[in-house]
Amino acid sequence: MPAIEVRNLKKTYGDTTAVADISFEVGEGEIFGILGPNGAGKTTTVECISGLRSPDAGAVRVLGLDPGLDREDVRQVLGVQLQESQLPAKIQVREALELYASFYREPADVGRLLAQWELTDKATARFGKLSGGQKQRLAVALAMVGNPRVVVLDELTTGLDPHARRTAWEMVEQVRAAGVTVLLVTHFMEEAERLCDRVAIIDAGRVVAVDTPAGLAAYGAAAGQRMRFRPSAPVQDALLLALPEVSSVERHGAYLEVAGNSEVIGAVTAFLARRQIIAAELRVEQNSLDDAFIALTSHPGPSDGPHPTSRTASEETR
Ligand SMILES: Nc1ncnc2c1ncn2[C@@H]1O[C@H](COP(=O)(O)OP(=O)(O)OP(=O)(O)O)[C@@H](O)[C@H]1O
Repeated sequence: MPAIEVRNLKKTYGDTTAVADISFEVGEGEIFGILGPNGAGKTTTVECISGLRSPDAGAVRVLGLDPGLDREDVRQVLGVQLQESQLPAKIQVREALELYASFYREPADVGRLLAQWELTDKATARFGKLSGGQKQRLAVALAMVGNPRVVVLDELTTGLDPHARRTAWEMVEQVRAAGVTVLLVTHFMEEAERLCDRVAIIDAGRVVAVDTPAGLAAYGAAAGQRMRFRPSAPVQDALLLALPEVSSVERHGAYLEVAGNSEVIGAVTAFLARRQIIAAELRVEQNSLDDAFIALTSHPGPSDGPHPTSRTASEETR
């Protein structure tokens, strides 16, 4: 049984379609990422999974339970990271944990949670006085207080400095090590690449790709590559642009930046070699999840036709 199952989910707010048609499955023990531009429908999707919103159409299951119908049972197995604004500034760290523990049949031990999330020293500190990193540690501790089997972490690291972000990543790994399935909503490619077993890229209320980070990066590589170099002799842009592999040429002082398809590097270096031009300080940009994200989510205006249908990115690169 999947930990989370989302089937043809749809949710509108008045005239706004937040979720047009979203389907994906998360296996038990996975760290599954949801990545997408602002307004893509990520939060609405996780709110439907958490039972905070009811879908207009489609089905959601958490460990086989319907968050709309089996509300209480879902609450017992699903931990949801609270948004910061949902805690009063004056509540103390231990108080917050004890309060939330009281909502569960088999809560975790508050003392152990404080120690695990390095909050023992802050047990009597007020929420409003915590640093961003401490607030996030408390948010995760609160999500874990009911000993959940699945946790939803929505933009856990937004607003954190790079050090606190790394600590947060370690927390996510600790959560998974405890056998808990993690659904992670993020804006950061690096985070998805580092943590997630699989990632769904969501755009305009639809899933545009589901794959491993490596599979998505391979899609990015196939979608295009970029090279930057300083030519040893003048090269005309028009000649480079005439190569079928080249899509754009930009000049940055003495440097040329050439982008194109997955064959562009070979095509441009062969072109230069034929003219005995050396590509000095050649740098080939490493393709990453970023490229896949841009390729999959940057789309022309609404008049230019429908969105690509859901696909497995690595299938497209085969
Ligand atoms: N309560 C609401 N009432 C009306 N419109 C809403 C509501 N919540 C979200 N929307 C709209 O639905 C769309 C999807 O929003 P959602 O918050 O799910 O996206 P998101 O991918 O989480 O975005 P972000 O990354 O900016 O948080 C947006 O156009 C948003 O403005």
